[in-house]
Amino acid sequence: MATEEKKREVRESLITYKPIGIIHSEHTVQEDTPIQGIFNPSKGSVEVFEEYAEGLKDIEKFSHLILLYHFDRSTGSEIVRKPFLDEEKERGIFSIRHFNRPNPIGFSIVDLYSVKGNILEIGAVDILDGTPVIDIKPYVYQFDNRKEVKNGWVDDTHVGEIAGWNATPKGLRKTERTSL
Ligand SMILES: C[S@@+](CC[C@H](N)C(=O)[O-])C[C@H]1O[C@@H](n2cnc3c(N)ncnc32)[C@H](O)[C@@H]1O
Repeated sequence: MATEEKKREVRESLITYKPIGIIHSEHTVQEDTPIQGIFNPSKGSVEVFEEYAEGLKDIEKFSHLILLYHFDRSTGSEIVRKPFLDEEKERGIFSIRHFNRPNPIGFSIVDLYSVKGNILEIGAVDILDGTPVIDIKPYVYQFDNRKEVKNGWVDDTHVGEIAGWNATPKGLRKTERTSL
């Protein structure tokens, strides 16, 4: 068990990361960007900085990646707020995926189409152009897939019905594109 001293040390610490790459995407306006990549499939790429490119060895064999990135255009944080998909009730920030959070870390599972040198061509992008990438991990079915999932408040929304719609921070609208 961590001691009180260790707890204090952790609570007072500051953590700094250096981006390992940058996102290129068609999304330049925060409120027009899909709130999850699954809602309005769009393509983009990750440019991994040369000094980390060797770390991409063997990545081309994976179909999906987990991207961790910095919400660099987040504007402060609230500990309780209404999620985009349910305007009725406030939820704790750790029960929702809003970009304004205590540590503005984004997480997206994206499709991996190809690897050309230090460029990863990806799909299902809900990330703004120019976003700093903190880490890339392979999505592994054996590790990451769960059975009998409970989806909290999300199960009370129409999420299941709105694939083929574009859900953005502005609201929902039918998209012309239902696939890439
Ligand atoms: C609701 S978040 C969900 C992102 C991610 N899939 C997650 O679950 O953490 C998606 C929204 O984040 C916003 N966003 C994307 N990149 C951002 C960035 N670099 N800074 C601030 N907001 C960003 C866009 O408005 C997009 O609609």
